[in-house]
Amino acid sequence: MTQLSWIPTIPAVTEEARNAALDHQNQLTKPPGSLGVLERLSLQLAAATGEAKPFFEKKAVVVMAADHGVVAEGVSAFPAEVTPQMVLNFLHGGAAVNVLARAARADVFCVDVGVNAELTHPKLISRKVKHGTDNMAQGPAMTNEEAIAAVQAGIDTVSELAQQGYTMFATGEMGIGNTTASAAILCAMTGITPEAAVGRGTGIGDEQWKHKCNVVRRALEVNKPDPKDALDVLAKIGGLEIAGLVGVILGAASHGAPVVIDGFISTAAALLAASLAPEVKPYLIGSHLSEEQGHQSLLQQLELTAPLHMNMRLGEGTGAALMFQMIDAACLIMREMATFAEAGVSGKEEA
Ligand SMILES: Cc1cc2ncn([C@H]3O[C@H](COP(=O)(O)O)[C@@H](O)[C@H]3O)c2cc1C
Ligand SMILES: O=C(O)c1cccnc1
Repeated sequence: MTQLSWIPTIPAVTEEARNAALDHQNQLTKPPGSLGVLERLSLQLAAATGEAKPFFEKKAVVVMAADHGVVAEGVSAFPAEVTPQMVLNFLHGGAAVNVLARAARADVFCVDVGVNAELTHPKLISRKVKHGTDNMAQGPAMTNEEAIAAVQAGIDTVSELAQQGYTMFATGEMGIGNTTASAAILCAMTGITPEAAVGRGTGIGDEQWKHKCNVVRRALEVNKPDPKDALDVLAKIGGLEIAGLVGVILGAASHGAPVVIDGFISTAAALLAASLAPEVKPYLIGSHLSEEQGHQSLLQQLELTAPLHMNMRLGEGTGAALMFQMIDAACLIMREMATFAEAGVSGKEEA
């Protein structure tokens, strides 16, 4: 397949840096492999950055916000007004993701890529493509051009942040109705049933869950998205913030920056990004396993592991922000731990 012109070029990761990191890791005062996920992370971060012992001083959680026409079908436990209300909460620093980002010494940036309200705030990044998607249960959520414009909003946001010195990114989102769109993407890309893909989102009961499954089924029947064409899937049954996240992921990888993937919605975006540009895969870092049904299937599809099992199901980038602390830990181990030679500790006996 020829590279589509709106998809940025993504550099290959460097095996030399991974090998240098492994050499150093093998000299540290611990049995090989004993730091588990932290060791695996260090090697991945070295390969992505080209540095054996990177450290990420400036980390950004990019929260993409947009509304969903499919909310008219009654698929969420909360009303659509919550989307703009939560955007203001992010900008004032009061949402869960703001707190968890502060704990990780990271900054939160909120992008309006399609909120169905007029929002102005000095800290808001306004890149609105349209006032929410159309109802995917009746027709396409958006046109290919709108989807590409929303992807571009994500790419441009990350480029600006990279210019400001950010070298590590996390995906976050806000959009009432977006677990419905994400479940539809999972069904379209893998062929699993709505009953296996649809979760409880903001906390719907059994009857509303059955209805949500039927809405996803209808969206798939009406739109017939082509699983071999991720842009077709994104435009017909996706969301503007999901498209924005596809852009964040492509943009981060194009700058050689690792990107930490949050929960169900973010992983749906990652699946589409990896389908559009498989070269992004080595830059993706899984974070937590969401309670949302379907998240495990998405992770499996991407061969991503989610080390944090926190029973969370919020989105916003909360799981990814927590993962930043594990990444800092992995980096500091490589920089600060003594080697066997430095500490005068005997190495492993030869067999
Ligand atoms: C107050 C509040 C804060 C949130 N922060 C993230 N979400 C999460 O819930 C929404 C998806 O669930 P559904 O598909 O059921 O609407 C998304 O906005 C997601 O980020 C929130 C939801 C609410 C109500
Ligand atoms: O895993 C997520 O991202 C998620 C789950 C439920 C509701 N909102 C987000």
